[in-house]
Amino acid sequence: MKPASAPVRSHRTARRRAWEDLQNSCGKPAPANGMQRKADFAVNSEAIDRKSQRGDAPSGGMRAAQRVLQTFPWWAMLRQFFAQQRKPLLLGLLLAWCTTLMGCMLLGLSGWFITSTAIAGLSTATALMFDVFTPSASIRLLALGRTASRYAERLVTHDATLAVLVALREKLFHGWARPEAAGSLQLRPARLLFRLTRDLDTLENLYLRLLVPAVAALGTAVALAIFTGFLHPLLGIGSLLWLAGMGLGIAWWMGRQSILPSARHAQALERLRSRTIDLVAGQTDLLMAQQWQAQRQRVLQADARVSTIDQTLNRIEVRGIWAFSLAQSVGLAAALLAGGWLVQTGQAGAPVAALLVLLALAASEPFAGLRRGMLELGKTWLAARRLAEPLGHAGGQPATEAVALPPPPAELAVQARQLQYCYWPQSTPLPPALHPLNLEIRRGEHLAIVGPSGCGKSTLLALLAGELPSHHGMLAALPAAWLTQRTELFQDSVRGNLNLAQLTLDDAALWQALEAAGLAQDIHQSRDGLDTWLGEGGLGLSGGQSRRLALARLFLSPQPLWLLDEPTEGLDTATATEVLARLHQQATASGRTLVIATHLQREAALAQRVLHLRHGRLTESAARGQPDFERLTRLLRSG
Ligand SMILES: Nc1ncnc2c1ncn2[C@@H]1O[C@H](COP(=O)(O)OP(=O)(O)OP(=O)(O)O)[C@@H](O)[C@H]1O
Repeated sequence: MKPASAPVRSHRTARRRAWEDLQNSCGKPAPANGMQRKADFAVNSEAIDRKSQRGDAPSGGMRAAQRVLQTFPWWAMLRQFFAQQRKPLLLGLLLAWCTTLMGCMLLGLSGWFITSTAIAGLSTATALMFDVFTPSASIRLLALGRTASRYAERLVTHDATLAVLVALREKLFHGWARPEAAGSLQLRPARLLFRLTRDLDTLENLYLRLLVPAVAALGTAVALAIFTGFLHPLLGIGSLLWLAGMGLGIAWWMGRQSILPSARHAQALERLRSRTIDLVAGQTDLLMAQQWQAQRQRVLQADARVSTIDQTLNRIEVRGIWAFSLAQSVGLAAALLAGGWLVQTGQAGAPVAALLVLLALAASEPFAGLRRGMLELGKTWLAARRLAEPLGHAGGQPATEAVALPPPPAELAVQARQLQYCYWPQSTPLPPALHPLNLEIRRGEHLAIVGPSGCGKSTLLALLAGELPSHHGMLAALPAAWLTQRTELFQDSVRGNLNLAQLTLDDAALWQALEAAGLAQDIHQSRDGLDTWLGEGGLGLSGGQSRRLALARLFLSPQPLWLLDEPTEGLDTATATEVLARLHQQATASGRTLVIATHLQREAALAQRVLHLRHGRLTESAARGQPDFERLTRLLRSG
């Protein structure tokens, strides 16, 4: 026979498993393979060694604290909050406590006042003697004070929280602007957007919906306990235990019940959002592949999942409200009994008993403020966990500073020694995208890099541009402008897109660049000329026109090294020939160094030297005039 505790245990096991699944799926690195574990271990032990050399090796206590910080990421996030806005956040806590305390005092004093006046009115002598002015003035003062304090609290807490979120958003963005981070996030743009917006906004729960109500409620409970302690020590201890136990207990129960569904709700919402983005962005392809309905179904499924979790959370909320009302009624009944006992034993009068009852009612109310924070605990946990690490690593430095390459010797534009690059150095046994290579490019030289698709041409350009950090070997290069394979144009005017190269350019310079890129005529013919507005990704221009606009931007760039990745791909032969002639003329006239990655003969024809890559290795190099130059360029596509 199964033991009676089996269902409970299996329920707990299921909950623990679900929790572990969630932890694994929310951005925690996948379980490391042997190589990665070794690499991680090496990195960690190196860090610890460095620390111990400095005499600050983490103690057992510190390690335990680090473990706690990883399990409860909100501590790390709260540290970030207080590092940004310590004083306003502390002031906000104080004001929140003052507001709830004044609310309690207002209710308690009103109860005392009404009861006292009623009793004083029983005889003319007491009625005449009774001082109505002091308590009524105090009540008015408390009412005004509470309103002012509430107003100030809202102002201070929200202002400070928004300021923290702005600072964190900027910090996070700078962290992502690092070349590697940006590259890996490009793989999941929906996630990037979601984290920049929703995850960061969710962090406000930490302070506004958890810390502020908890501090205000606990502070008020302590104040009430001190006050009732003067009436009778047992009353003080009892009220503190009851309020803290009841208020925090119900909040803890709600948090425990809702943390999983709430975190899943955030994940389901993220899924719904990315599926909807796919549906909208890829509608043409989906329709052509007759997958529109299937994708629609996937969106509906994600939506249904969100609704189901919403219902679960609603149920938890209703149960929480019910438990809280019940506990409040029990507390009220206990306060009534305690008041009656105080009156009966002559330790207090009826007005004090009324004050006690109303104080008990008012003091339990602030704990209700924790309800929303607890319902969204999982969401907050998820956001804190996902953002704690990138925010911890983000140095807040502009990306450009991180990628600046050292300058090469005077006569060179590029100097590389044993330069090597691997996209996933730790995680997989993939061969490097570039094996160690030595390279020197003279200033003003025009160089073509050729080789089969996937041989590492773009990777080399990315390294020269400083877009990828060179982990191994030495690389020095002049500042570079890079025309990538994918034309990046922005939702802006033609002028705005060109000004990206240099802000101070006048219209004449812009037209000259457009002319050089073979686009001036098309822009002249459009209604708004340079002010013609482009949609996302240059919408409104053809593929070839977009490419030429990007080329015009490159022509305006003041950088001495121009890197071009298949610059005339997608252009018709006549336009491409014209554009290349202009490119050659511009680069020669201004003494620019050109590095062109290409599959096309017409592009390689500009070069004075050609480099051949194969499987990430530099296999051949030939200067114009040498037979190998002709042989290597003949291998390329002719049109
Ligand atoms: N972001 C990335 N993450 C992982 N691997 C990548 C990434 N980009 C490129 N690679 C890999 O690196 C190798 C070199 O790619 P690269 O884009 O440099 O080739 P390429 O010569 O420019 O190709 P093509 O001529 O088709 O543009 C390829 O094996 C490719 O799969």
